[in-house]
Amino acid sequence: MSGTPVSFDDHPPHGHPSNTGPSTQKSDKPSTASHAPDTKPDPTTTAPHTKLHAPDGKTGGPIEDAAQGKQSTTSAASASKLASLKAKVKNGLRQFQDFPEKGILFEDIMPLFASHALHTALIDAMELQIADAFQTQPGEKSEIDVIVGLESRGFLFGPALALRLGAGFVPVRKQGKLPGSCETVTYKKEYGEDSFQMQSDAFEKGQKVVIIDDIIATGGTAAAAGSLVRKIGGTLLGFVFLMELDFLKGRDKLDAPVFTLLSGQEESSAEDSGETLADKMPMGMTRESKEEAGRPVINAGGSAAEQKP
Ligand SMILES: O=P(O)(O)OC[C@H]1O[C@H](OP(=O)(O)OP(=O)(O)O)[C@H](O)[C@@H]1O
Ligand SMILES: Nc1ncnc2[nH]cnc12
Repeated sequence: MSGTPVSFDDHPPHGHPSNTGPSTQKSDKPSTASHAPDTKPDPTTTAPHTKLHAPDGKTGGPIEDAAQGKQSTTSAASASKLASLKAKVKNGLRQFQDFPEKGILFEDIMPLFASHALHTALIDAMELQIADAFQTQPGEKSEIDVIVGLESRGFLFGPALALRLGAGFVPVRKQGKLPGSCETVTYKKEYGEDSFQMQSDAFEKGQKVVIIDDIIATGGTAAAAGSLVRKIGGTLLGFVFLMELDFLKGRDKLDAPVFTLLSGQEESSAEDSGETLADKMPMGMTRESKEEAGRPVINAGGSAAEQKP
C-alpha cells in the first residue's frame, strides 16, 4: 500500500475557495439521523447543543449567552481559544492520496501526536469542544461517566480526554482482542468491513457515555460503536470526532448528537458539471493537483469556520 503525501503547503483545507464560512451555517437543533438539520450545520462550531437551557432558567452556556447578546468575557474567550486551537490542529494534519486504497484521501493525524505542542492543542481543543457540547466545565469533573474510544486512533486521545473530564475510559476493539464476555457488531466503513467488540461489563447500565474517534467518514464505525454502547445499557450522550468528511454524510447514520472539531473533503462544484461521484477524481486530489492534471476533483475542504480569506 502506498500513498502520496500532500505537503502542508498544498493542504487543501486552507483558504479553499469552495469552503463556506460559519455565517452561512445555521442550525438550532441536534443534527442526528432522526433530526437532520434544515440546512447543513457548521460542524466546526458543532451543530447540536442539547443542554442550552439550565433547569433553573440561568444561562445555559456560551452559545445561549451569545444568542441573548449577553456573551460573557469567559465564553467569548473560550470560543476564541477554541477557534485558535482548531486552526493549530488543522495545520498539524496532512493528507495522503490513494491510501490505504485507490480513491481514498487519507487524513493522517499522527503529526498531532509527534509534537508536544500539537498534542496539547488537540487535547485542549477536544476538551473545550466537549465543554461546549455537553456543558461541562474545563478542568472540573463532568457528568460524563465514560469516554468510549474506538480502535485504533480513538485510543490516542480518548484516555487523555477522560482524565481531563474526570471520566473513565473504555475501549471498543476489533474482534478477537478482548477477553471475557463481549458484545459484537459487524459494520462497513469507508474502506472495507470490520467487527467491533466491547466487554459486556465495561460500564454499568445507565452510565453516561460519549463516544470519541478521530474521523467520521461513512459513519459505519461510529454507528457500530453506538449500538455496542446501547447493547451494554449505556446512556449515549453523543459522539465527538476530530474530523468529519462531510460529503459522506456519516452523521446521518447516528442517532445521538454529533460534534466535530474540523470538517474536510467537501465535494467541489463538479456536481454542477453533471458528473457522478464515480466519474470524479479519487478523493483527495487538491484543487491545485486537479488543475495540474486537468481533471475533476473532490475538494478536500477544511474547517469552514477557520476558512482563510
Ligand atoms: O466512518 P467510517 O467510514 O466507518 O470510517 C471511520 C473509521 O475509519 C478509521 O478507522 P480504521 O478502521 O481505518 O482503523 P484504525 O483507527 O485502526 O486505523 C477511523 O479511525 C474511523 O474509526
Ligand atoms: N479518508 C480517511 N482518512 C483517514 N481515516 C479514515 N477513516 C475512514 N476514512 C478515512
